[in-house]
Amino acid sequence: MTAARPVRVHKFGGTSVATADRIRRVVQLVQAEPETARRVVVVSALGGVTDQLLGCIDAALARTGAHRTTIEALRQRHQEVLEALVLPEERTALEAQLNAHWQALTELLDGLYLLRECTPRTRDAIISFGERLSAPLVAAAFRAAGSEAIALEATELIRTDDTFGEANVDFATTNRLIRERFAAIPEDQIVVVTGFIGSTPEGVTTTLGRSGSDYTATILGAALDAELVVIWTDVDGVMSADPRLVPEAFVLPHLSYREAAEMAYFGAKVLHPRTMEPLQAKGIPLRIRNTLNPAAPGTLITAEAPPPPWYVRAVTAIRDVAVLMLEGSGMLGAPGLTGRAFQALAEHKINVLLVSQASSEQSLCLGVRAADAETALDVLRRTFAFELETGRIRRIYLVPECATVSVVGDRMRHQPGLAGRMFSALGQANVNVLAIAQGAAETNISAVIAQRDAQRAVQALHETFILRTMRAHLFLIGTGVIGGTLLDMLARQIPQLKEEEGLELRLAGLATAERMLWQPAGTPWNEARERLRAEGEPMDLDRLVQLLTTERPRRLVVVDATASEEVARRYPDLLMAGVAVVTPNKRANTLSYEFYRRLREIARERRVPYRYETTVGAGLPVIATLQDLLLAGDSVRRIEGVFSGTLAYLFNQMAEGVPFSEAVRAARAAGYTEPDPRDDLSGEDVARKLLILAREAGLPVERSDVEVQPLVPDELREVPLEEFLARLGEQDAYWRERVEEARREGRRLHYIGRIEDGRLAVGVQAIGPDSPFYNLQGTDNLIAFTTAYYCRTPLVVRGPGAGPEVTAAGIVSDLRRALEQMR
Ligand SMILES: NC(=O)c1ccc[n+]([C@@H]2O[C@H](COP(=O)([O-])OP(=O)(O)OC[C@H]3O[C@@H](n4cnc5c(N)ncnc54)[C@H](O)[C@@H]3O)[C@@H](O)[C@H]2O)c1
Ligand SMILES: N[C@@H](CCO)C(=O)O
Repeated sequence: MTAARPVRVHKFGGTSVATADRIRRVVQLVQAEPETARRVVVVSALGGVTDQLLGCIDAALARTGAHRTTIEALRQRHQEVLEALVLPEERTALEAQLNAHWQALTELLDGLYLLRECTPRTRDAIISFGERLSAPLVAAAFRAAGSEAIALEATELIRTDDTFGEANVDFATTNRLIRERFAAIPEDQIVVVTGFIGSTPEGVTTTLGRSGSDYTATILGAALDAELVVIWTDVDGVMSADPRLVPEAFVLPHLSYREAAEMAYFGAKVLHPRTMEPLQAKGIPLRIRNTLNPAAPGTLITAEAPPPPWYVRAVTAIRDVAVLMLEGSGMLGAPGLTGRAFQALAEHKINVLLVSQASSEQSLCLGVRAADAETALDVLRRTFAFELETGRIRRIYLVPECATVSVVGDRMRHQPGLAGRMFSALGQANVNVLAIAQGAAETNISAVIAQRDAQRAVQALHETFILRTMRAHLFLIGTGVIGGTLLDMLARQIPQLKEEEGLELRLAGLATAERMLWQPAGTPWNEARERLRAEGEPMDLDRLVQLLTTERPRRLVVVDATASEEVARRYPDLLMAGVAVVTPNKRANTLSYEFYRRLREIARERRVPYRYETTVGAGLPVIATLQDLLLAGDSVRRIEGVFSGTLAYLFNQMAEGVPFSEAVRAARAAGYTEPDPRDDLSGEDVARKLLILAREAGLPVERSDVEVQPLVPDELREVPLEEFLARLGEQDAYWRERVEEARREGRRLHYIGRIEDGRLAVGVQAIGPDSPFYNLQGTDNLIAFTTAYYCRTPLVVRGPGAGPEVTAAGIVSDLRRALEQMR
């Protein structure tokens, strides 16, 4: 006795067998499969036929007479296919077989026409003809192409109950019938089986409901212990998300049965969850393949699938959902209430997609299809009329135009933090969540959101969980020395960030004091300034803040590279709207202490990044160092330092004999000074830095608490900038003398700030060689923290404290940290 051949079941849907050409293709595809396997082919009706048969039923009931015309058109279509495909010697017999079907069909429809009534049983009988007509044609096409093939009607194989329209399979009998029938057929014969249909023990035809032909294929596969069931379709496989919503979605090579079922439940039109059931017990694999691209491997579905890189396999969405809300304190501890709601909806054949109930039991939230929403509302209001009247249920209402989004994956089980990632990704995408549901199986988490947010939500989740990339947006205010350098630096880094770290940072626009450009979809980094000039509109800060806060793209960071108080005052609006702020601008943190406190509070409460490391020491980690000390439980005793790159440079240059006015001009040309260099020379810039550090260290101090010794006399500080610069030479002699005087005493001048015992002071000091500040060079800052832990030797941060590159680099570092927080 030879060993039984392994069985492969191939299922082709209506579009795959819509025309003679397509049927030929089906024949080729199956013939290309290994002949060592027994080949079973399940077919649907020719594309569109089932719907036309349903149309015939309606036409007959409405007595339009159109059913006859449609039947004739269908007959002709099948006849054309027959003539194109079938061997001449088989034609007469096959025509006779099909004619018997057409006659039976016409009689049934005429009967409806007369009776004006169609029972579910008659409906099943009528629509079963689609498959009963297609299978013999496909089998004949195989024979014409040289393969041995026969057609079988599944009515003799699949035994069901009499739930017409969606009959339940009696697997014990069905398996026996299939095995017996196939045992009588030579194994090298291709067997073409009608999909979708079965019959009751009395021999009455039934149908298996939606995706019934897929089900037929898996029922046959299981009964015959198949090695594989192939569902041929017109897509390359199951995708990681709906490609219409997510262009980056890709075909998933491997899924588990459970994942495929979850995806089907949650909106992906993959396979009906029921389809996998017959295969599961035996672990028979199922593969989805594309008839139009048979070389593609498709998607393999098995009991276990190799895990995805990061827990989640796919993201799905159901659109056109409505949410029914039942609210009221009387719902607490009323056990039957939820049951009654479901029962009432079920009686009206309303399917509940999602359920969520807070443990306070004060509200129940049910997701239903939008088409069912009004009926569902009416049903619930009638069901709970008494409770509504007595106030046990306060109100029942509808939230229309919703969608559900879900993440699906077997590996999601027992993974703490996944739900958190999901909701923070939605939050970052500015998507509000109306309701949440997660089954105890933990293989999917769903959220109900507004329909208009669906695409944004699915993209955000796909990006977070599947692509593991991150798209973020930057809006730059200020394109001067620092902003301009930052733009150039980022333009260079962007390709690498994307390639190596999966970070796609887009420039959503930029603004200066004169113009603004809002391009949330992204503007090219290296053309940004030109675009601003060419396409920008006049700067309007109110409008800009409005755009940034209400129309913000996902993960938006505003970099404020101005020195403007007006801009700084808008940070609360930005942070409140979830827009991160990264800034080298010292203004915000040096307005009133109350303002500073509020900014930090909003940032903390909203969990939105607010970063300003470059406001002290430019790119040096000064604020981070202080924050780390405090985090470690340290307490600050003294902070002392040279905090100005410009002034360090100035004194170093003067020590070399360069006149004061010339050194200031050189500092300005090198981009060390503030936009208004009077801020440096008045000591104001250092006073601000000291104020920021004092506040960071916990002191609720104001600007007026800082004692400041200016470098230029009051009368010079008051004059316009041009005049100020022109008259700087007037100070040269004074400073030459002071530098000389210090040198004679073996000392050097530096501008030093100090916080100690709650006192803040900045001013010029003559320091000796024993001071750590004595050897500072160029624009070097040196900040020494004397603390409880660092009391004998202070912790020192030293390095260039001003300049476009170091500052821009510090901003990039803050930006990256902010984006990390926004993942
Ligand atoms: N130069 C440094 O080494 C250094 C170091 C740390 C911090 N910073 C800070 O960087 C910031 C920028 O300095 P810069 O030298 O690049 O200044 P800049 O004068 O070269 O450029 C300022 C930019 O801000 C824009 N701007 C001004 N007011 C505005 C408003 N109200 N609305 C919109 N845009 C406005 C201007 O049009 C310009 O594009 C300052 O706050 C400065 O303190 C500079
Ligand atoms: N003007 C500032 C820039 C850095 O904040 C300085 O010279 O230190």
